[in-house]
Amino acid sequence: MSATEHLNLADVTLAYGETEIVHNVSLTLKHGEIGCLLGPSGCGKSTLLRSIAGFEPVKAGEIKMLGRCLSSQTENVPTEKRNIGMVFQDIALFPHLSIADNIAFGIKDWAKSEQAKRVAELLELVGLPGVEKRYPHSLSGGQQQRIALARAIAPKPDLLLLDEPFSGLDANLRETLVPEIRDILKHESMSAILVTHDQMEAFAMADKVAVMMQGEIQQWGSAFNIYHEPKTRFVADFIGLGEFLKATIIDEFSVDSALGCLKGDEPLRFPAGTEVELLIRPDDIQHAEDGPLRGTIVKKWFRGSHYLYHVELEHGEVLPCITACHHDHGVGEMLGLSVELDHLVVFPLCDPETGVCDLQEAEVVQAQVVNA
Ligand SMILES: Nc1ncnc2c1ncn2[C@@H]1O[C@H](COP(=O)(O)OP(=O)(O)OP(=O)(O)O)[C@@H](O)[C@H]1O
Repeated sequence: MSATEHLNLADVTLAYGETEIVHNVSLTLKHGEIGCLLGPSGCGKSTLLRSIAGFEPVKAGEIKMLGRCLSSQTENVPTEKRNIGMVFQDIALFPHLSIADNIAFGIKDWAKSEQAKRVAELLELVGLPGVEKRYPHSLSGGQQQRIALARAIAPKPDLLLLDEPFSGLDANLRETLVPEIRDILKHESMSAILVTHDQMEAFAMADKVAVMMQGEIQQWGSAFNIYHEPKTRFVADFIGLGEFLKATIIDEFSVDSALGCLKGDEPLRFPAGTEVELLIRPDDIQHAEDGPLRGTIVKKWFRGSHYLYHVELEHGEVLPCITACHHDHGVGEMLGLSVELDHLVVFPLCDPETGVCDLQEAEVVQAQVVNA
């Protein structure tokens, strides 16, 4: 175990009966890091989380925390002996207990004075000082979720597992609560794993994100890496608001597309002439009146601080483009565009008949625009 390695999953395979749900998943979380399992419904996120909690035995592989084996084919440490805290979507505070008693539930064996001190400290931390004597029903949903968090971290567990803890809350509340919860966990140096299908939540909360599909981790990396350097087409498609633009490899460094010639500073491994798809993120295309490209707005979405436009170029290619919200243009208007691409992300073309892509075939290099 390396000095900073906290949680380690090695080739974990999980099954319900004969049906394998999670296949050969490996990941490592460092101490104090927040990881996130992100993926579409049914991809196995909760099953994987439940196995870390000790509710599901592993079919193969190993789960280790702080160097100790928690699960393997021959070992299954019971949940209550794992020193893991949990917060679920269903807040499930004890309605008949005061807030103080709820928070102190897992530390009843502490001295009374220590319990009271920890409860007060946590209430301060979650921004609800002084509510010790109140009951759960007198708090809002967001406040209750903060108390559920305080209850889970009161005993200072080695790991906190959060299964869709924000999904029952409205969007505005989520937006403010998620970074607050991250700050609280960081303050406590708490290692944690969050399950969510909401990428904005994952980005706001996690140091590392695992993008899962059909029981496999497609990519485990920082939000930045996953967004800008997706390793598979699924990740590129699932994350962000990307569009795929048809392109042709010119030589080992260059790709030609409706944006012109884009040159990377690392060699591409496709031969010249290969038809590929180039990933374009909305932030890669900027509105610039006298920019080198022009296109017609075909769709537009108001996103509060900005507009997202879909702009159609002369030959029908559609590009996403984000502008500040004072640049309010109508559908049908022409927009000048410039290309601000940092990363050249190229995929082999999907099979036009089956639509199937080779998921492992992404080619990601740092790009430099030389002609657009
Ligand atoms: N107890 C169970 N017995 C049999 N199959 C199950 C059981 N629990 C879950 N599954 C199946 O395992 C697969 C993965 O489920 P899981 O809940 O882990 O997915 P998820 O990614 O967390 O989905 P969601 O985001 O919808 O909660 C699904 O096909 C589900 O139907």
